[in-house]
Amino acid sequence: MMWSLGSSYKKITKMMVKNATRKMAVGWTKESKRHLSSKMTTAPNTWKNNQSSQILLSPPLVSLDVPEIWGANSNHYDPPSSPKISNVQLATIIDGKAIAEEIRSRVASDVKRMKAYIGKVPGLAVILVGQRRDSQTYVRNKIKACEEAGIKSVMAELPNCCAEEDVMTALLKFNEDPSVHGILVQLPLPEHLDEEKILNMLSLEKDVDGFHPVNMGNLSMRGREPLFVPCAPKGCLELLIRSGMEIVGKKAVVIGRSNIVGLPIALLLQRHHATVTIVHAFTKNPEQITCEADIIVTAAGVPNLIRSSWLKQGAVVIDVGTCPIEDPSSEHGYRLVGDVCHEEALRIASAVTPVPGGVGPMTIAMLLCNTLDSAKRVYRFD
Ligand SMILES: Nc1nc(=O)c2c([nH]1)NC[C@@H]1CN(c3ccc(C(=O)N[C@@H](CCC(=O)O)C(=O)O)cc3)C=[N+]21
Repeated sequence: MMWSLGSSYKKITKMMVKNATRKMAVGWTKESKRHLSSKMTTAPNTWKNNQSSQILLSPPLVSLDVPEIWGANSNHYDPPSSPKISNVQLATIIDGKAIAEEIRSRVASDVKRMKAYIGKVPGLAVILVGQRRDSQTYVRNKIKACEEAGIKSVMAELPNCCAEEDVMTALLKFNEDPSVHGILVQLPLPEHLDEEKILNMLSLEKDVDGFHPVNMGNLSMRGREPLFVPCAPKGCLELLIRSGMEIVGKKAVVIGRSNIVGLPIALLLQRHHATVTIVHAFTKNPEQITCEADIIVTAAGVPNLIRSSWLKQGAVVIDVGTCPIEDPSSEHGYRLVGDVCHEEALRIASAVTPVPGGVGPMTIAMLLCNTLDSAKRVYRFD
């Protein structure tokens, strides 16, 4: 079998089938079971060998695709959620830092194994344009993480005032370099540079950020497997799965619709069979919509946007907001805050991710996984 099933994924598919039996018309289950098992052995189209499945619990997406057969009666009635009482039991804090560390050490041992067997290591190239302090910190952290995992890293640092051709030249050089398996263009780029044009030039096979429109398109379409799934969304899914959160059939609200977080996380949750609503700056009554969600993933970049009145009792809250706030007393002159009022969420939610120490470290761990996967694919190494 191409993809070895982890026990958690078995649990998920079993659960999908169980839910289907409960909710859907007769005949669906048998069909979907057959479909699921055939999908598990043949993942057509695109990225067949999801190598990092040996490290991650997230399954290949095509393996989740089941026939879309609606139940005869889809007028399910959801009983109103329980009233908000102040909860003595505080939410679990999902320790993204610890989970990321575990994943990174597994990547490191795979890199070692690769080096020992074929004498090659994965390589990541980073293009950083300009002097943004937060971008410099992120890039520094990514390169340090590569070093620790034994992944070779190269960096092109360009001045804020550089021309588009300078970025293109660096990009094309990395596209051609066989020792580079992943390329990352740190975003945001300075205003005068055309992000679309630059990302379109990135080799599809090296797009470890998953931002190329073809990878994003494949993520959005059933029956297709993108070569790479964007790192922050992939990290969110991995956190949800590892904290035992059921996703199939749940109401998920994604706050924010950016290309790099909001949009891909919504697509990914949908591929995992959640019912997804996207809330954005033009949404009327965002609080009313969000407070019905079982799963909330927020990436608005607005500190303290999510207060207790936005949350359903027992919801799982994943905070992707990373807003740098001036703070002369901290090491780099700023500190990061999330979108969620953490103290309030702790009293209502069943699980929350902290900022820092939640999704951020997972983003870096997923970047290493994607780079490792890319090198494994090039060298046909398992
Ligand atoms: N092409 C591209 N790819 C990205 O993946 C990308 C990007 N551009 N632009 C900016 C955002 C942001 N991002 C983060 C990565 C790590 C942390 C992270 O490790 N945060 C630590 C704290 C870091 C600190 O203390 O400064 C934490 O949350 O615990 C945060 C944010 C990646 N991004």
